[in-house]
Amino acid sequence: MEPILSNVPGSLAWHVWHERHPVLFARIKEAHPFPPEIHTALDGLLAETLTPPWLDAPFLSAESTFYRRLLDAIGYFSPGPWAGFDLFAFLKDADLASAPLHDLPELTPAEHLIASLWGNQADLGFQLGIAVGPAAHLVADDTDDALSVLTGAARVGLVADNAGKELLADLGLIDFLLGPGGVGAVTLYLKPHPYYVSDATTTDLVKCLRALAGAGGRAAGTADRLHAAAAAGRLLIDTDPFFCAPLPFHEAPPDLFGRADVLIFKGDLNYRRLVGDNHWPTSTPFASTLPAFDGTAVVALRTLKSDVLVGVDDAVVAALADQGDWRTNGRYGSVQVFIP
Ligand SMILES: O=P(O)(O)OC[C@@]1(O)O[C@H](CO)[C@@H](O)[C@@H]1O
Repeated sequence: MEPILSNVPGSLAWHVWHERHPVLFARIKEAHPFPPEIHTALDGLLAETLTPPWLDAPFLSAESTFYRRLLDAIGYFSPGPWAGFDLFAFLKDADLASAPLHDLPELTPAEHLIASLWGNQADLGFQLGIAVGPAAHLVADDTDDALSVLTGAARVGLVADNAGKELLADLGLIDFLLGPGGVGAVTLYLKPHPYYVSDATTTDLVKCLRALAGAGGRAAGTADRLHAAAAAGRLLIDTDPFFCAPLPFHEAPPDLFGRADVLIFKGDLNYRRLVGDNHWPTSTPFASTLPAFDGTAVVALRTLKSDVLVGVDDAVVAALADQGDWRTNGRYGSVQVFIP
């Protein structure tokens, strides 16, 4: 199957390099007191990525490599004042600060799942280029299967996406899963370093837990239970370098996910890595695109923000034909499940 490249003017991938990244660079430069060398390195990286080797490469690997090079440009991995500095923290922190955590309503299991899905609209890289509209509907809805496979599992893994509001909703889902009669343990897979603007790191997790605790009420209860679950070895955190690798999950090390019964993949990039960032016909069965996870069930929760899409009925696609950019505008979502 042909991979998605970035060399087609008008495509989402083309838009990311030519329109989203210049806005991102301007905001990063404006937000930090960088020395001239870092400004020069950033300008050089932006110019370089608008040339053919980058645009002709598969979008998935090129974009992931770009985020690594962005960290290199500020000296993230070298000794110095910017070593280990999260250049996206100012955006992630503002998103977290705007989360409405007071008087949280009690959610049903299905509402926890759907909140985690639509939390994925809170992707700050995406919002740099396009206004996010109201959630409209799901193009594939395996919610019932997702709940039944999740509530019957002993060990669940959640491959997180964005920090802030999305991670807060994910923590609500994890708190529900670990609740009375629920799963034995959940592993939360986070990024080992800043990535794709708003992807969640361990620092972002701690910030979310502090925000929940500080909000009191139901939010603080969630924070308390998750702290207790971590202390009891029932909430585990993993930041394997593979989560920032420019590769699909088909090329993951065999032991990446340990012995999970169910893996939840959050968001658009994880979906691209899960099914392969290819020009799939939309009717391609979801199960046929997945890596072999050796008996593990898969739940993919995603808002549609890039071209790749599988497992959707032709009638659904036909009904959306007059919606223009429905596959990339973030207003549509999917819950897709594979049960081995
Ligand atoms: O994984 P997420 O946060 O849901 O989305 C990441 C994203 O904004 O970045 C890529 C383009 O830059 C696309 O995969 C998608 O639109």
